[in-house]
Order: sequence, then C-alpha cells, then structure tokens
Amino acid sequence: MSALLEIDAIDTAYGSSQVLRGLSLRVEEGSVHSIAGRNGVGKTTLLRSLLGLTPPRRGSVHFRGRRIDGRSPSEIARMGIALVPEGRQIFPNLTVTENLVAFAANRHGAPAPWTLERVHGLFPRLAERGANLGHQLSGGEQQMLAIGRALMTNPYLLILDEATEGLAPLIRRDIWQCLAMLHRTGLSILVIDKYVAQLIRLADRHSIVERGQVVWEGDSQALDADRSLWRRYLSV
Ligand SMILES: Nc1ncnc2c1ncn2[C@@H]1O[C@H](COP(=O)(O)OP(=O)(O)OP(=O)(O)O)[C@@H](O)[C@H]1O
Repeated sequence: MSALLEIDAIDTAYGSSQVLRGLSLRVEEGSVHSIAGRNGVGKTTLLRSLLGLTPPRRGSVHFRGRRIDGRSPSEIARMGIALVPEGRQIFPNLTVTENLVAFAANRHGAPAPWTLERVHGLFPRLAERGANLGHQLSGGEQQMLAIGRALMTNPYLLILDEATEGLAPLIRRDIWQCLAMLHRTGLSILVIDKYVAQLIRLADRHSIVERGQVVWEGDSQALDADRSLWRRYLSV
C-alpha cells in the first residue's frame, strides 16, 4: 500500500490558542482510517488543517505525493478530497437532485464515476425524494444526501466528520453499511466518529488523538483487544 495522505508533525492554532501539537498521520490508499478521541482534543481542527480551512503553522501535509498545506480550500477540494461535514450542511432551498448535481464532477477521469443513477442505487430514498427541498428531509435522509453529494465529486478521499451523530439506531446502521460498501469499492475513507465498536468493524487502521497529538495508532484487532485504551482516551 502507498500513502494517499501524509500529515507530518503539524501544529495548528486559533490565534494564540494552539490545538494541534506535532500531529502526524498517514492514510494508506484504499483503506478506511478512523480518528477517535474525546470531545475537544482537536479532531475537527485536524480536518480543518488538511482541508486548508485553518492551515497548519508548522509541519506538512502531502496528498497523492503533492504538498497541499498552504493551498486554498477550493484547490484542495479539486485535488480530490471531499468532506461530509458535521451537521451535514446541505442546501436547504435546493431540491435533493439539485443538491446532488450542484458539485458533480469527474475531474480525475474516474473509470466508473459516481453519477446520479449510481447514488440513487446506493440510496434509493434519494431517488424517491428527488424533488423535495433539502429542509424537508429527515436527519437520516440529509446524511445520505451529504454522502451522495460528496461522492458526486468523485473524490480520491472521502472524509466524514461525525456522520452518525444524532441519528436513530436503524439509520446509523444504514450509514455504517453504506460506508462498508464504499470501502469494498476501494474508496479511501477517513472517518471521525464516537462509536468505537462500529469503527473497529469498518476501519483498517485507527489513530487516537489526545491533546492535539496522535497518542496511539494501530489496527482493529489491536484496538479491540486493549480496552484500557477505550477507557483512557475514548470515554466509553
Ligand atoms: N474557531 C475556533 N476558535 C478558537 N478555538 C477553537 C475553534 N474551534 C475549535 N476550537 C478549540 O479547539 C479545541 C479543539 O476543538 P476541535 O473541534 O478540533 O475538537 P474535536 O476533537 O473535534 O471535538 P468535538 O468532538 O467536540 O468536535 C477545543 O478546545 C475548541 O474549543
């Protein structure tokens, strides 16, 4: 496997308040990589750093072998990173179909690109609700739409920030199943979530963040076996 994303010793701060402290992380191509950790340890700041929203002050970020820290968020997105943000942030006054096609692109010539039809195959509910406005959807439907919209950009890396937050258990199960299916297609995924047992089932590698640093990294078997890690770093 080769590295799709390489974050090397980044420091990121909001004004004088430093959040990330020499954080390093490597996501292999074709893998699902989870980032876990308690509230406020810097997980969202890590995403903001690699997406160019809050650029790191030190260290480097490479994506597909090219340095991306210092580039603008739109340039980084065009290089093939798609975010499913916390809170979904779909367009409330566009229809479901308009939300899906608004940013559709196949900039990198994916041989089997995501299209409206393929997204409808993944989430049949989005086909049924195609003419409804974003604000008329349930939380679960909004989450499906946010994932579908990200896929329509045909990214190399899909990032999900708390995608199952606030969803009913059955809808959460659907989202986990959808991510497992995307993993089987070979898509690389970086996922932040609180449900450690589900992350263990889904992801290949895990990084635990504490006070702005990665304090543990390993595979699912190792994370499953060491419950002291869960108690110490994950409040579960
Ligand atoms: N825009 C901002 N300005 C100043 N401080 C911020 C800003 N955003 C986050 N912080 C602070 O940075 C720290 C890390 O926050 P961050 O959102 O990255 O953590 P997190 O691990 O994603 O937590 P959560 O799970 O609650 O989203 C927190 O102390 C938070 O208060």
